[in-house]
Amino acid sequence: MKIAIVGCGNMGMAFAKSFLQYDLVKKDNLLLIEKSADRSEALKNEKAGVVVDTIGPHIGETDLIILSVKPQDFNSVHEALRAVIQPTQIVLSIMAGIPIAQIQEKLGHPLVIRAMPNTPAMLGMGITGFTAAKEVDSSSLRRVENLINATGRSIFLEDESMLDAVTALSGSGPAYFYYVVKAMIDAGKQMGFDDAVSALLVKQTMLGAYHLINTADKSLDELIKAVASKGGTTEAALRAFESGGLADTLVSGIKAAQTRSTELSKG
Ligand SMILES: NC(=O)C1=CN([C@@H]2O[C@H](COP(=O)(O)OP(=O)(O)OC[C@H]3O[C@@H](n4cnc5c(N)ncnc54)[C@H](O)[C@@H]3O)[C@@H](O)[C@H]2O)C=CC1
Ligand SMILES: O=C(O)[C@@H]1CCC=N1
Repeated sequence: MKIAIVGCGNMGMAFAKSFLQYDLVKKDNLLLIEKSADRSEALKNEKAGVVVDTIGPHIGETDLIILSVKPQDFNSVHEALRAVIQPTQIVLSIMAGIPIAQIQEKLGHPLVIRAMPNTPAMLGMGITGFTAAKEVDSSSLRRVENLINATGRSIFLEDESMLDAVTALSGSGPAYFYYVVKAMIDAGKQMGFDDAVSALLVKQTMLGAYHLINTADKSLDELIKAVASKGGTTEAALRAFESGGLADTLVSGIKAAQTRSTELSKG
């Protein structure tokens, strides 16, 4: 299989490296199109694939074109791509917010799959929601699904509009987690720990608690109850969270991300 990646930043290279790791593509068959001179130079030094700075006819020789530029930069690539794209090529977009119909229209090309991964894809621990235009046949879809699964797990969604919710929940989700971890580490520092000790206490707590979610035969409410003794410390914290509306704030933040994802589709 020959693959082109347009926009080789965090996510483009997370995909590229996962494919290489599982030998799903050879470096000679991996075309990396990257506009930034610094980034291109770094990719050339890493010898991650064949690095070029602009879209040209060579892209037409690939089976799959992955669009991993920022949504705002799609405007700067679609014309060049439209001029060279071949009828049998599959396009996989991971750009937030841009609907399949818009990509099809700008490229004049029906075979579009749209996916929303997240940054743990860099470790092969991502989760990707994806959907496809009806014109994409099932064998092409399965081949792309196998590639996506090299970056972690995936879930196929019939309803494209749910990709905005995937973006808000798991696409942006790692940042919410880091935000909570950071606030907890700050609390530790305010109580007198230095950075390293506070970070160790918090990170190991998050790791252990995450594994309990997956292994303990308990609901999240039961897990909370197992920590929160009657009249104890956890209850005091949870009461303060409730009165500050923390859960509601998280829910409304996630819905704001969903709204922003739908706005991005309007350019
Ligand atoms: N960062 C994240 O957590 C996630 C990002 N996404 C989506 O992935 C896409 C990429 O995001 P990141 O990798 O974080 O951004 P990034 O900024 O790290 O990478 C984008 C790359 O595209 C390059 N680029 C821009 N215009 C170009 C052009 N005309 N030709 C070739 N290269 C060009 C930039 O130089 C940059 O290296 C975005 O559309 C975003 O919505 C999806 C899921 C998660
Ligand atoms: O913040 C963003 O727009 C992208 C999409 C999901 C994660 N990062």
